[in-house]
Amino acid sequence: MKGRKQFAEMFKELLAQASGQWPLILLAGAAIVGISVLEFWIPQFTKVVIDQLIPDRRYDALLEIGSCIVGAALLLGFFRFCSSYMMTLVSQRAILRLRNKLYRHTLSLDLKFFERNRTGDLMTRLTGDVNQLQELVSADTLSIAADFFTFIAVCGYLLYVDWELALLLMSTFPFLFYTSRFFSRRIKSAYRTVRQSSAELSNHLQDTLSGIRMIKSFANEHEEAQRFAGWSEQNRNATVAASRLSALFSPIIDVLNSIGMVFVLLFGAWQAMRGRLTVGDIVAFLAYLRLLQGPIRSFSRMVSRIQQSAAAYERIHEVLMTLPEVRNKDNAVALPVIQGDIFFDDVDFAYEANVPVLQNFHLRIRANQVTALVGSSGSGKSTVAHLIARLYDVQKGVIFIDGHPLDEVTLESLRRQIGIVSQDVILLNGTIRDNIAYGKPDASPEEIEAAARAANAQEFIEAFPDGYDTLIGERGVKLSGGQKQRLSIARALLKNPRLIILDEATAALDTESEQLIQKALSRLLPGRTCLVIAHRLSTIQHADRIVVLEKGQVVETGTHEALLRRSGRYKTLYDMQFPQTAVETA
Ligand SMILES: Nc1ncnc2c1ncn2[C@@H]1O[C@H](COP(=O)(O)OP(=O)(O)OP(=O)(O)O)[C@@H](O)[C@H]1O
Repeated sequence: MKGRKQFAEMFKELLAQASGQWPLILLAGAAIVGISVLEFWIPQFTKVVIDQLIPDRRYDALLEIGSCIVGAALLLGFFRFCSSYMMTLVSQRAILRLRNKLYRHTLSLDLKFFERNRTGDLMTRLTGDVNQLQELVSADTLSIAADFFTFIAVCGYLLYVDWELALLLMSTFPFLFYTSRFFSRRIKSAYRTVRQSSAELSNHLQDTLSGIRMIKSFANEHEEAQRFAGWSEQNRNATVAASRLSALFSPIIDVLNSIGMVFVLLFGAWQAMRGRLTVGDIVAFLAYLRLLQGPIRSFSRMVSRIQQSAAAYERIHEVLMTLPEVRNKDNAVALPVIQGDIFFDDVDFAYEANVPVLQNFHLRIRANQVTALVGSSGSGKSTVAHLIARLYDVQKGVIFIDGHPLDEVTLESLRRQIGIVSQDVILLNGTIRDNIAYGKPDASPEEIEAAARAANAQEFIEAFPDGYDTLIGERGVKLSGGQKQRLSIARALLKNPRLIILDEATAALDTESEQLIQKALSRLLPGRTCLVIAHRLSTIQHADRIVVLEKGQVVETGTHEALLRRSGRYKTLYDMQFPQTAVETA
């Protein structure tokens, strides 16, 4: 996105977010017009005092004109308050909408997007970058329009009073214009660097705070603190560089304004000496000059603000313009309640171009059966699970579920019928109850407790003083691995999905926990279609069908006994895990 188009996009987005608030914007606009009119008239009072009241010794009118000036100042204050307060209301609402839209859009993006972008960076886009735009929807912005009119009116008035002096004054304007342009380009690129380095800082914070256990176990606090200091310093340098440019901008504008002032004083004095201007005219001219400086100053402030916002908007726009590759087709239909018959028909899939994971892949998973996927690490087992939940789309071939091509049904209706229990249990901050009910927020307390009981989690939950209302910290840090696993089974039980995918669900547990979980699973699986991804072959011996994968290909299928008899890849894997049995059978 470049130059003007980018600004146009940014204002279009802000206008869209501010729509529906026109009454407030118009009221704020009216207050700003009031401010301009008053600002234009106040110097006239000074002129009247100097040129008329003083020479005519009009003592009687002094109080009157004094009251007028005080009244005008009060009104000015009132208008300023109204415009700024109303525009704060407008900007807060617009920003709230924009942030919600960005968040909703971010959540709708597919996993590939989250793999490409770092969490800290996305967080900065949702917080800092959106806040930056807030400054643009402000009374200052609205007053730019009013300032423009003040500017034109004052210029017209000055030309009318003394066109020579006015032209002399205006000769400084082209310098102002080009100086602004020169700075605006550099300021924008400087602020882009600031926003990027802020994002790097949050990336580092996000990575290290969420990985604090690992850092402590390696005693790497010092190294991390140093890395953080490095990023902080980069951020400081970028901010200082950007602020230096912004700070330089205003004084340069001031110098140009002072040159204008000198023109007025010297040329005005000369004109007054020749009797062409009154002293009142010169004083009014100087006051108007200050009034012209107001718009020019706010214009220069605005230039830097627009540039900062444009840099922030560029980052927001990038996310908003990203479309999820995995999304509902226009004619997608809701998947009816499934049995869970899945068929991979000649599927090719790769996460990265030219690194195929599955090629010409065929696999049938029968409804109401337990199918186990085994194979060495990296053979594509989890990938098969990801593709069934349509977390990624295949590049070739079709995956059918009960005869429906996956990409022709809506994602929501598909995923609602799938329950995934994996080794890496993610629990959200909140109570145990909230976490169990995550897939069914309207579940009754009885349903939640029944699910916990079936998942063998009842006992440890009730041992906590707050029971189901116990708060679990970020990612459930207060729970053991086995407890988290049982909560995730309770969560899956409550969701009551037709298809269950167990991805290495018990791999990291000790024997006792594993037994508790196996019991919980034995309650979860019957009557459903189940895909078990397992490293430990002991857990899948009773599966109805075992599928052995190697390098993205199905190399064997059958029951445990049939596969052992065949003495193929499964037998090799089995013998590696149970060498004792291998010796006995030899
Ligand atoms: N998100 C990803 N982006 C890029 N490549 C990936 C991604 N996830 C997996 N892969 C690659 O795809 C291949 C298959 O991975 P997959 O996770 O399906 O294997 P797996 O059989 O489940 O392995 P494991 O038993 O170790 O979990 C691997 O080579 C892996 O490096």
